[in-house]
Amino acid sequence: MKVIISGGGTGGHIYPAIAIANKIKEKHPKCQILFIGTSAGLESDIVPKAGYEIKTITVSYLRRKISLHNLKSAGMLLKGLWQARKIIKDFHPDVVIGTGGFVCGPVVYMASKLGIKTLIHEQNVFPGITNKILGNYVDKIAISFEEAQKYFKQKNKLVVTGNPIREEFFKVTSQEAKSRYKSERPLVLIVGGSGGSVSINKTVIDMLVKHPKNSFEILLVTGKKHYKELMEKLSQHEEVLKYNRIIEYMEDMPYALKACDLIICSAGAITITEINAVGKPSILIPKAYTAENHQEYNARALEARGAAFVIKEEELESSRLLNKIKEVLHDSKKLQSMEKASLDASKKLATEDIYEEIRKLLGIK
Ligand SMILES: CC(=O)N[C@H]1[C@@H](OP(=O)(O)OP(=O)(O)OC[C@H]2O[C@@H](n3ccc(=O)[nH]c3=O)[C@H](O)[C@@H]2O)O[C@H](CO)[C@@H](O)[C@@H]1O
Repeated sequence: MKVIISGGGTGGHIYPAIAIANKIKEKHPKCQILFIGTSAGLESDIVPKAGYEIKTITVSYLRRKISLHNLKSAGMLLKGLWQARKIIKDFHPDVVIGTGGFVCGPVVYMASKLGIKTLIHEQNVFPGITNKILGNYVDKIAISFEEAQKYFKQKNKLVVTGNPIREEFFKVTSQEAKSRYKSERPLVLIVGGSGGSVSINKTVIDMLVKHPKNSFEILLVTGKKHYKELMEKLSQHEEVLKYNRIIEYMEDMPYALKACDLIICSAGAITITEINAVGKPSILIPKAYTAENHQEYNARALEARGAAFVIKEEELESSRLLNKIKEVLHDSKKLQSMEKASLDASKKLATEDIYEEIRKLLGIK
């Protein structure tokens, strides 16, 4: 069996792709899996670390207005289509899977034109533009939220599976996690999605400069592109790093998430799914500029279940954040009920269900 998986740009598209790949490998150990991404996206770093081969193509996005950029983009898109066609023809996959991001556009489209079975997975309530277009060409559309159904015209292709996440989130025990992330005080993990968040970083640094030592420890993940600048700013504030930890990227999120007492993060669909898998309470700060404001919808869904508090980016301010952290951590009853609500929201079988759809598409018994 041969499978091509394409999805990229951000971790929110790449980690589901890896979860699907791992599930296929578990079921078919001899299966050959090839990823297609771009050299600029996070996938060219993350995918090889997960043990898979990746080939890259050129892609770009089109803007609404006619411009020089658009002419260049159209040229790049044609080039990407041609590159995708060559990779697909050389590899001869039985199925091609897309998990979102611009890169999967030319790959999945070309696969469908070549008569290969295709499936796409959408992580959010509001589908991304690439998946919306690809919906016209693919055999199956796996979605994560019931609410996403209304955005796809092709009702007969839809199946609600939930978001696939790495198995470790279900396997790591608290003991294993806490021995890796030791802390004498309650641990508060703060992450602004796979690329980091300028507003979360700014607010947390402001909070820590004013209050370096708290009754809890902060583990801030800044995102790779923001780390150096923030550390330069902190060079005058040694106390901040004496009592807290700041890193650029979290390589072992299943352990860090399981070890923490509270997570503060933006409201990407995959992070939310992972939080639920480990049953943690959260303070969610949806990124305001995302397409159709989809992160706020993700966040509000968790808030409605009693698993999270939501602070909008425009309301974010360091003293408010500090008070909210204290309020949550100091109320053990609230903490417990949030943990339970978070765990109750978890859909454990998403990856298995997506595999089932692939199996049915290929007619495997
Ligand atoms: C800005 C933007 O448009 N973001 C979108 C992007 O999310 P983005 O990639 O930012 O965020 P998600 O929360 O969905 O996923 C992040 C993934 O990266 C991992 N991670 C993150 C940081 C880190 O240091 N280490 C690490 O491993 C997380 O564990 C998770 O698996 O795709 C998601 C899924 O389509 C959308 O819901 C988000 O709105």
